[in-house]
Amino acid sequence: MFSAIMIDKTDDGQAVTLQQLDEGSLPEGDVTIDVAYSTLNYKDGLAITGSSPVVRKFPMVPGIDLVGTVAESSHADWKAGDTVVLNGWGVGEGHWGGLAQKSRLKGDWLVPLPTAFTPAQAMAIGTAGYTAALCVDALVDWGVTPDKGEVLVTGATGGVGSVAVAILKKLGFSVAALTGKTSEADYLKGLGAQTVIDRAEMSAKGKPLQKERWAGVVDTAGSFTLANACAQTRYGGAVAACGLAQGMDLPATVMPFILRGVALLGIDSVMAPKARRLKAWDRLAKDLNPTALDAIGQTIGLGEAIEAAGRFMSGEVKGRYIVDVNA
Ligand SMILES: CCC(=O)SCCNC(=O)CCNC(=O)[C@H](O)C(C)(C)COP(=O)(O)OP(=O)(O)OC[C@H]1O[C@@H](n2cnc3c(N)ncnc32)[C@H](O)[C@@H]1OP(=O)(O)O
Ligand SMILES: NC(=O)c1ccc[n+]([C@@H]2O[C@H](COP(=O)([O-])OP(=O)(O)OC[C@H]3O[C@@H](n4cnc5c(N)ncnc54)[C@H](O)[C@@H]3O)[C@@H](O)[C@H]2O)c1
Repeated sequence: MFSAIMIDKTDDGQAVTLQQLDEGSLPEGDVTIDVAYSTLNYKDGLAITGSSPVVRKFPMVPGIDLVGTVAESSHADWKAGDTVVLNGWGVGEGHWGGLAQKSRLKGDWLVPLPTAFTPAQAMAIGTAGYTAALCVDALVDWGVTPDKGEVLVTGATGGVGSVAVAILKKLGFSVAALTGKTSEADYLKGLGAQTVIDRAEMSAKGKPLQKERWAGVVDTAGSFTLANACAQTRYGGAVAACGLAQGMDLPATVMPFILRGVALLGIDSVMAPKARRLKAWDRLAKDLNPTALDAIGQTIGLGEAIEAAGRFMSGEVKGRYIVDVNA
């Protein structure tokens, strides 16, 4: 038997409980994993609270990330004892996820734990941090360099935002952090932000083109914040859009794209091919100081994860939750 969080469909929505499950109930897969840690991401908040149709099949064990030890494998790349990391691939949405002591899934979805990180640190990073690395990769590949000007990170105290600030600082960028929690200015400056900006400055409808400010942007908010970020991006700059914390709408005009050659770079972590994942994890190993993770991550037990997931929906989360599934 093992413990797992389970989302069941009910007549009036869904019920989320901590349950004891039999190993025989695990889904199909060629690798069985003893999970050590999982995490909570905004998406797990959506799934566990039922705020958005993230879960595509019931009953569902949520959790889009996990790290653990291979218990059994018939996959050529993995053997018992390997330490592996899983991010995305629809796990926690259509296939049972990481908020459990056991998991069975496809070996093709796994990457090795980078030697730079402990299992807990890998989950302090999680999908949020790996997505931050994908965003930075996209900006760098577009040609955004520190000499071209400041880079803006929106939703900066969140999981994606915190890791993006830390990586960009390490790469030599001057980072502006947009946040609704200006009381967390010291946290953001500790991670490497040069300037802290109140979210209110960018959260309402703005003009189609605004004063050029940013060489690049990592946006986790969507909606008006993303529209304003595009309108403030400098000639030839780029905006990596990965989130919808403000909203999934995009109330923008084409002006930044056709008059300033601004690029809107879409970032998806879930189905990203393996080569891009490995590159992002390499960047994290090289360009994210593991001590930054001490400031970013806090550990909770599996039983605490259900309540903590609700905090994402009110925007009150700072940094990352690491879930110790055996605590
Ligand atoms: C870590 C990544 C993140 O944090 S991403 C942020 C969290 N994700 C979300 O909030 C998305 C939740 N989903 C939704 O709100 C809805 O499914 C949206 C996308 C608005 C579409 O709704 P609706 O118009 O009712 O149609 P539908 O659900 O039947 O889907 C239409 C087609 O789109 C597809 N789709 C759905 N969800 C996903 C997904 N997550 N990834 C990729 N594709 C998706 C559906 O399969 C469907 O396509 P098809 O008809 O099956 O070919
Ligand atoms: N595209 C992908 O593959 C991918 C991967 C990871 C996360 N995401 C998305 O990125 C976003 C951030 O994820 P996270 O795990 O860091 O979540 P998080 O909750 O840790 O961070 C979200 C941040 O946005 C802030 N915020 C809330 N409401 C806002 C508003 N109205 N305007 C501006 N900021 C607001 C919050 O205060 C918080 O700092 C989410 O929308 C998530 O779905 C997408």
